[in-house]
Amino acid sequence: RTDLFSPVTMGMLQLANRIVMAPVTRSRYGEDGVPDELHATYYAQRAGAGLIISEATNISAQGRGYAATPGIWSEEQVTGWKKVTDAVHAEGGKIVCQLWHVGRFSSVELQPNGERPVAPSAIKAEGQTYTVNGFVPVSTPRALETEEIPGIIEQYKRAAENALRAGFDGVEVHSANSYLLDQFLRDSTNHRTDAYGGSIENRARLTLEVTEAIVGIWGNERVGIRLSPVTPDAGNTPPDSNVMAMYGYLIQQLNRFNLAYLHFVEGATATSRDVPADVDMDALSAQFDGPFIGNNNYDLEMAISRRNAGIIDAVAFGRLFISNPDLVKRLRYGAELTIAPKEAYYGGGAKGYTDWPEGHY
Ligand SMILES: C=C(C(=O)O)c1ccccc1
Repeated sequence: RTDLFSPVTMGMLQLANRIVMAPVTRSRYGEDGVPDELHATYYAQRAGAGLIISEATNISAQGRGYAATPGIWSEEQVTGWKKVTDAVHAEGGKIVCQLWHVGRFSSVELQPNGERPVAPSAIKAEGQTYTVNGFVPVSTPRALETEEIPGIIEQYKRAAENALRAGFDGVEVHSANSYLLDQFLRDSTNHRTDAYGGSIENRARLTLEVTEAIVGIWGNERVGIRLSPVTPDAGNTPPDSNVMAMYGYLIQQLNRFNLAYLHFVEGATATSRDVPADVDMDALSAQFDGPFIGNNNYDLEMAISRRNAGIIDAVAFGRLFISNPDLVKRLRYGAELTIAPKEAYYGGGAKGYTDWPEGHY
């Protein structure tokens, strides 16, 4: 027995079911980051999800860390996203925009005027990112000056306003996966000595100020937030030295906003659900007073049991939505699921993106 296929309301978001399309980067945009008819088709095909969370979308040119990812800072991008939201709404779907600043995980080759990426502290991530010319090492970032923080918050506000104009049903604050906001949360990447570093309260400050600013634009009931307490990606970033205290405090403070939902990557993104011995993922999410979306390597059976145990209110699938546009129906009627090969994840055009057939029931 399950209510995963029944309607649910999360804040002002009225969802036809509790199956969420997780934010999945597909890297199929031009360097202008503008969505077009291809992306509108891709998202409309997946409108059977109770809620679609868009792939991570750059709030500014400074917030971009990969080639071929979308943005929502320019007028052209807003116009492009309007095509997407109109197409999803025409199919009766709901879609929110995941607002993303990569922080240190970028390259001078991707940054405006070849500048260094910005971060809480000048600590380089590991690994590479990709430009139109292929993979490049990420660059050593520069630490944001305290007086630059209001400008960062402005970037999120402008992006949130643009998402409103683009017809989204809401927005998700991307404070996960070791990108900018998560870099401020973790003491492995935040060595600041001002009001945005040091104590747990100080390291939570930027995520809370950004969330408050976005709630000021959207209202609390159309804003969600994504956290990933232990994932090492991006850039093999070490976890915080006290995950339960850091994310526990943040969640307690987020309760003040009565957000539409909290969304977790439970474990290491797209690889493992394992957590360090001193971390209890469900004890963390249980501290949130509002609706909770669980994510990471779920199958239907696990989603049903964790839903029935009251641990999750909804489940987000990422990779399964790549190759099963009608995933909700396939899960509901027990149809065979198609597994996408990794080669289909990133880059290219319609092939491996909008050419996946519907299932057989
Ligand atoms: C936005 C991403 C995330 O949140 O992990 C991402 C970026 C590049 C590849 C995969 C995922």
